Amino acid sequence: MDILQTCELYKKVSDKFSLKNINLNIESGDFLALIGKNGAGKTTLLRIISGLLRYDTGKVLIDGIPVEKSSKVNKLIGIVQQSKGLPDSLTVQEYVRFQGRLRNADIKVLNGLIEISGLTEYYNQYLSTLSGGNLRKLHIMLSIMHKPKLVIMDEPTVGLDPIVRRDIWKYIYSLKELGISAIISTHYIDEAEILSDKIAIIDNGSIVTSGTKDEIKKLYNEENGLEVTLIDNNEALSFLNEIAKLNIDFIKSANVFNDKVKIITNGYDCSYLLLISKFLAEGAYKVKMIKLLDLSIEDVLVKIISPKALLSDI
Ligand SMILES: Nc1ncnc2c1ncn2[C@@H]1O[C@H](COP(=O)(O)OP(=O)(O)OP(=O)(O)O)[C@@H](O)[C@H]1O
Repeated sequence: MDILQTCELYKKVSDKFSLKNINLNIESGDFLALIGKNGAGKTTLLRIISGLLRYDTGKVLIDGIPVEKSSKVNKLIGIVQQSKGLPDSLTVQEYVRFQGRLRNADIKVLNGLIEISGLTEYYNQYLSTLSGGNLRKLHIMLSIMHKPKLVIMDEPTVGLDPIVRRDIWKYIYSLKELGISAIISTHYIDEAEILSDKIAIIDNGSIVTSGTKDEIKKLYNEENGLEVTLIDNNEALSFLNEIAKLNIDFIKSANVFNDKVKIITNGYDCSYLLLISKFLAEGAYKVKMIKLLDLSIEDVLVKIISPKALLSDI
């Protein structure tokens, strides 16, 4: 069963920007990361899924229920708010209890959630004294007090240092054990790769591609192969000449640039790496590095955002 489904969703935001034909789904228990450049439409889409913004046409279903049915849907979703407008004069404990009462949360559940979040030691501290990372944790915790099935997070770690980001990732990932699904927008590709089961790339209001990391990489990876870096540029050239002579059937092409020999293969198989390594060893080549030519999700994102757009951003 999908916890989220959007079908042929359209939303005109301004004369210049619309969300167009958004078809997304999240299977129950999965995390989906939404990535795309500034202004691609991530926040607009998340606001629609949260029921905070109306759409023009299409469908948005949360656990099979149209998002407009707010009394039902509000119980199913948790929205991670940004840390604005907190009552500084309350302690974490006072605020959590107050929010808990508003949301009818069981006190035992609350205490359990506080423990998971790692905020126990700050329980008696004033909100004004919490660090950015702990405030983020507090907001995530508040979003799951009513035991939602889907949590919606817009850039949950923006502006945090790398150590704190990792700590928040651990916390977000632990929500999976509670059976919670999530949609997370982020500019950090590492965050998307680490946290999510699937990734959707949005560009100019449309979902350009979605799937698991491997599915996306496969779609956009036009070049399989290996890159061999040799210590000596001359050796790189002679290595290139030698492998050309061998006429190996899996090698589509090979070229040299300074100390690097790039070998493009027909698909990829581990045996290719073994064979090339053996050949390098037999020829006593001095190898600095052998690298598989593998696209990263960041490479895919850059490919999708047209080179024109990149140039105009500079
Ligand atoms: N209220 C509004 N009125 C007019 N245009 C808007 C409004 N809200 C958003 N937009 C425009 O819609 C487009 C998408 O904005 P959105 O905030 O959804 O993008 P985003 O992917 O979340 O960007 P970022 O990564 O910078 O947060 C942008 O061009 C933005 O300027």
